[in-house]
Amino acid sequence: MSLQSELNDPALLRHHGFIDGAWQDADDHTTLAVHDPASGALLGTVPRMGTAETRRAIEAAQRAWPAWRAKTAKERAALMRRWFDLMIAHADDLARILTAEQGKPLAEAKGEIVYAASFIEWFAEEGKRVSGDTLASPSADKRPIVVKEPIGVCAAITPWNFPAAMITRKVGPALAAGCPIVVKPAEATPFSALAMAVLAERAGIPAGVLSVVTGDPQAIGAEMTGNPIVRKLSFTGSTAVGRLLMAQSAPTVKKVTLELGGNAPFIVFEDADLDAAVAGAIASKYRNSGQTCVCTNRFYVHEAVHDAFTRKLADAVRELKVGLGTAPGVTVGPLIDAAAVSKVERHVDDARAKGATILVGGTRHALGHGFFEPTVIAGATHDMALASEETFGPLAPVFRFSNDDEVVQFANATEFGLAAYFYSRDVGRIWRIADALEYGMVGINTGLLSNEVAPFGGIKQSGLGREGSRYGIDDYVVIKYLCLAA
Ligand SMILES: NC(=O)C1=CN([C@@H]2O[C@H](COP(=O)(O)OP(=O)(O)OC[C@H]3O[C@@H](n4cnc5c(N)ncnc54)[C@H](OP(=O)(O)O)[C@@H]3O)[C@@H](O)[C@H]2O)C=CC1
Ligand SMILES: O=C(O)CCCC(=O)O
Repeated sequence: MSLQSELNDPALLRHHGFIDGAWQDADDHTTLAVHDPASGALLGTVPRMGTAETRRAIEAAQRAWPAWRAKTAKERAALMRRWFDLMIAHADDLARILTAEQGKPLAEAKGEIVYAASFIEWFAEEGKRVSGDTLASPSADKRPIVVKEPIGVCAAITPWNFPAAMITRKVGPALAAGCPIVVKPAEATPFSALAMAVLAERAGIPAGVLSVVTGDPQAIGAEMTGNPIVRKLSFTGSTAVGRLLMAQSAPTVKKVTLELGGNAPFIVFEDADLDAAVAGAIASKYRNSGQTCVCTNRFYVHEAVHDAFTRKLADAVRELKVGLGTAPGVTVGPLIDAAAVSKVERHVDDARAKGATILVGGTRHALGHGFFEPTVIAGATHDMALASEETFGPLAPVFRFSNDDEVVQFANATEFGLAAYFYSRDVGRIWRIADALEYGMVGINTGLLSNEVAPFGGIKQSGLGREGSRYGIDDYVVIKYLCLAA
């Protein structure tokens, strides 16, 4: 059965890019194939667009900008609210498309659609609260006034691990602030982006305000970063590509928001509620088969509870059900592609060769293709590749520690600084450790910290800026100072 025939609204599955309110092919009519990561089956194609199409989308955004910024925040919010309502009304179809191209279990995909829609709703409201200031004047004859204005045409480059939410977390604040935006989705997962664009069009978002350009990452990225019309670039993805885009944005001095890689530690202190810590560990590590930049990469467990925690974690991991995202009860789907599977395998092999013990999993799953067994290994050490590289897969390495100072040092010994987690019931320790961890986000007695009201983002080489929350709109406005003389 084709994906289209499974949808209540087959028109949501589009095979064209969306530029200036029109569904378009690539100029040279070339296409990119999109595959189901669970089976490798061809799902369909999208246009392989490049420089010229991206430039047209940017120029359309520039034309659309004056009318879009001239609307009141309330008028923009009404259109965005309609878009949000349509996303919720079509959540089942959007989730089905997402699972087909990304692999995550259907329930998790539906969760992502609701999460994605929440950014549209949240920022529609938040746009109404972008306010300036009147400052106290140092002289009697002048009134200093601060106004906030939309930054202008924005561009977004997004990853395959959250094909819906990483788009709305950027598009939501842009539209709310009064900025048009051009989006390049990951080539593995363009259909979710295009389906959301269908709904944005139906909601009445004007032509040019939101365009989706699919295709060649280098060409599209070069145009988005090089074109002086674009005033802001927002990127989620690997640190290597983030660095490159930041450098490419330098000649035109664009504002950049970067959500990059992580290497999240998850610390279990000796006073932790171990069952709660195991539940948090499962949520944090195996969500999206471990393919989330805030997924735990390293477990540090105090020696007094190490054996008990590790046993409970291994037992819980044995209960996970691996399979097709569409199969009932499945909790762990496939990884995105063969390279992702090879990376997990390399980390496991390297750890085994350096003395780690495989407690559960450790091999490719019998289902083949993108599937890897959820894995727990004990005896992890800092010379293993998994200690410094983001595995981005279902591998939980457990390290042992003996005191607070030591574990903070281990946790912070990385160039990344996105998310960290710890479990403790001691209030004094909670404050001390929360202060000491060099991370942008810290989950305390929880393994899940993302939602639309939270400022999502990292420090160090995990990125710049914050997305979501009331702070998330700041990157899409500029401050103008007016000096009014009497
Ligand atoms: N922070 C996060 O959420 C994510 C982190 N990662 C990390 O990165 C690793 C590699 O994943 P990968 O998908 O390769 O991540 P990338 O950083 O390569 O991909 C993210 C986005 O950037 C695009 N892109 C890639 N190269 C360029 C370029 N030169 N110019 C402009 N855009 C570009 C991709 O396009 P296209 O898909 O078309 O290649 C995609 O849209 C993962 O294993 C993980 O460790 C990955 C994804 C998300
Ligand atoms: O950057 C990512 O990996 C996606 C973030 C997922 C989340 O919002 O929790």
